[in-house]
Amino acid sequence: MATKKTTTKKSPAGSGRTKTSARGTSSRARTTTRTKEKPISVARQVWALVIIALAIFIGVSLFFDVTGVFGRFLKETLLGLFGAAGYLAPVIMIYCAIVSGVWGNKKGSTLKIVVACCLVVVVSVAVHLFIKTEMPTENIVKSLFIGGQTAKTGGVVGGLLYSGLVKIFGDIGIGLILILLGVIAFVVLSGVTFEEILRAVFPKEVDTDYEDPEADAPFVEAPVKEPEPAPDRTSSFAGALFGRRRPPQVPPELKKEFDIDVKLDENGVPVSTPAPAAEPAPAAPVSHFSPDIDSLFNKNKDLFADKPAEPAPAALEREEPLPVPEHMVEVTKKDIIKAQNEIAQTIEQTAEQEKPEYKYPPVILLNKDAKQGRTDSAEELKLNAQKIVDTLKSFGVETKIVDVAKGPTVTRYELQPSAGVKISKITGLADDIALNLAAMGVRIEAPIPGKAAVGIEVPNKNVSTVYIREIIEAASFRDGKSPLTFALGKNISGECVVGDIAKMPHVLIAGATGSGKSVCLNSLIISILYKSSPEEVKFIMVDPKVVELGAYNGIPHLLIPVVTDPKKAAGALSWALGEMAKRYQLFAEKGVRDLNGYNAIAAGDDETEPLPRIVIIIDELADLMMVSPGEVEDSICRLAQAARAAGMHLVVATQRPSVDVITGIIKANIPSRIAFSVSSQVDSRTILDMGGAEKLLGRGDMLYYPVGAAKPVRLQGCFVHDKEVESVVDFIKKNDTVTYDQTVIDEIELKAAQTKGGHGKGGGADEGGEEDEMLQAAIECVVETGMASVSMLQRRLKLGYARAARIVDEMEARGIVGPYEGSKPRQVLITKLQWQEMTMRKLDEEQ
Ligand SMILES: Nc1ncnc2c1ncn2[C@@H]1O[C@H](COP(=O)(O)OP(=O)(O)OP(=O)(O)O)[C@@H](O)[C@H]1O
Repeated sequence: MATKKTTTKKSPAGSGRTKTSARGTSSRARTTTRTKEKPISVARQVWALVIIALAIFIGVSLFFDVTGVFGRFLKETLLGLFGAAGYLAPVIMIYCAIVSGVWGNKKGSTLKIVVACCLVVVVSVAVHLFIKTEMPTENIVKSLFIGGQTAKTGGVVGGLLYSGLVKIFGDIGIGLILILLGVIAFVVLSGVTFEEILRAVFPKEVDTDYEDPEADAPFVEAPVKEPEPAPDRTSSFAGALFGRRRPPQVPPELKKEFDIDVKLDENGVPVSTPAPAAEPAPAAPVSHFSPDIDSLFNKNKDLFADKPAEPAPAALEREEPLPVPEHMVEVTKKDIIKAQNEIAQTIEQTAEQEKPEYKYPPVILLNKDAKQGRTDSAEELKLNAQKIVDTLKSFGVETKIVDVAKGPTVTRYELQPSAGVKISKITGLADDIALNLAAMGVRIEAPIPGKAAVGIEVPNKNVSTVYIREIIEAASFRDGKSPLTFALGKNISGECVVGDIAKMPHVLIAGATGSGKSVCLNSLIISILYKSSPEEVKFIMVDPKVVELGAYNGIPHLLIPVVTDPKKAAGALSWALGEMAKRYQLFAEKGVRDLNGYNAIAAGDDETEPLPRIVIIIDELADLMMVSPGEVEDSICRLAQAARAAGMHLVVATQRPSVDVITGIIKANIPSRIAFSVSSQVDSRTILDMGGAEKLLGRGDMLYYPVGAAKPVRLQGCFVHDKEVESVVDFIKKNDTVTYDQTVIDEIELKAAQTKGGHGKGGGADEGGEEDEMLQAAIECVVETGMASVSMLQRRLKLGYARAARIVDEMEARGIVGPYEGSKPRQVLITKLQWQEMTMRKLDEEQ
């Protein structure tokens, strides 16, 4: 019978595990690779049964003379050919039938069948060797055939092979070969590995620590095990034999210190730790480069002075689809309205708090690039330039290097093709260039905007980190007029690049996991904390992943605490829509078109409060889209379409650049994009509408594509460490901490419900929400008793205070009860009879 579930077994070589190790990143821990098996065909199963029947028939024929002429014929042929080894034939046939008919689709089953058949031949030679039969000199085949039938020789096959081999290897040689083949056959047929054999033979030599305990328990989530100190594999006999090396382990203290998933390179060096400075390149006595390359490098010698070596970024892994987090349940309209009311109240409440003057954090809180001795890698760049020209030449493409721009992560070799060379010919040779340079991949920009040249971007061997402090201290940031200026990174020429959210006016940040999105978001937020006061810029941060943005809680720039609950997130977007409408109303009253106009009036008018810009940051759009795709998409689009003039901006990040997350509508409304490394060109197209991001190197290597730009620009994003974020936030909070009173959440809800005009009737159907299912019962209660009090409804209908109060508001909106009159109870405006009439009429209309 075909078994569909694969129990992961070690392959003969001991390496064929189908389950990814549970150690490593948590996402990897979740990763299980299931081997997909096709069911075994009926024909194959029938064949297996036929072979088993035949094997039984042969087996009986070999021992008893009860199977007639055909049985006798089979016996004599089999023994004649293989001698005593012929007795193995029925066993091997049954084995093959089982392997083919039951495990037929498993990896290695064909090999098992072939090895099993060869075993008969091996045994027939062995029989010949050990029985030491005289080799006939005449009629060899016939004599061997007859001898084989006595089962005292190896038959024709064994005899002929033996006689051939004995001349070459002698008896000892044949013996060794047979032992070797026997062990191989045992390993292949039994599935026992060399390692297990060795462990049985040398129990102490083979360290078991290297074994993955989860390897034989497929699809079970394994706890991440802290690695133990690695024993010296080279001293292990099995280790030496198999040449398998323990994957580099992260020392626990390193993990603890940085509280990040430190990745190690091949040599066990953490990729985020600067490696010792590279040896200075020896001066080349005689230049072997073409004259134009030489002169170019001499001209720009300073430019190519390299910074201390940092290891090249680790390759990114393919991301796994995100599981829906448990706490994420589908969000209803009611939830959103409730959250929106809460948010409105929290904002109002914090706005009433006294605000001390904002103290800008000093730059010393940020890390400075430790300027160590520079190493000159001009020689290496020259060599690469020469290799590129030579590679292209070997494909018949004549080019010449016109410039080289050395950025922090990549170096761009600018080529001028000779007349008549098609650009597409160069772009088609990207992989060949990468191969010749032994580079991880090259990206070709053809042509470079504004230049008559083709750019070939080659990853640097030594990547240098761009520290946010460098950008924040740069003139471009300091002189940036917009309060939403933020540090982006450095371009390929090493120039500091800043962005302006106000111009974007909304931005989508996408990339695979670990590509640098969170660092980019942190740089954006930190930049704004350095640039603008809370009166100028406010944030709403939505972080369904919970871990990324929580550090900012308590800063005065936050309108509400960082939102981690998706229900509240959808509510926050709804609130933003309400705020946008409110702002437009204010603009209309003052006769201005946008926030700038309004704030200009406010500057000269004591009665008018200036409005801050609001940046809404969503870190992981996918999590929101999972719980309430329609609402979220709708809110984002409505905001994106109209929020610019109202001074409200969206910054949306996602690690899932798939069309179900970044829908066409979202894309159309968020015009600026930042793409980090992704695993495929399809993902790159989803973000940028063009390929390129799949060639990025990760760790902050990005393509920045602001609205209006002709092409994306490659940048190395600036780096900000969690500890820097912590110290900046601590500094700000020391001077001005906002406290959000979470205990009054019920009150908040109540107040929200009682607020007239704005979100006041939030609980009602008129806001687009669904009618409270207790409303009808509540109205009946009110008209019955002639009393409209929240406490009565609470008591009678067993409702919470907030819900009862919302229902009373809804009744007021429907004209059933009068307005709130302070200490006096509300009036009931209809009689029981009128209510019954109304209900009947409604029923009639519905029918
Ligand atoms: N600009 C940068 N310069 C240097 N290293 C960086 C940069 N950006 C990110 N990194 C490195 O890459 C790691 C992962 O970055 P980050 O956490 O921002 O990835 P991410 O895209 O947000 O991942 P996820 O989606 O899983 O949260 C960081 O811990 C850091 O070591």
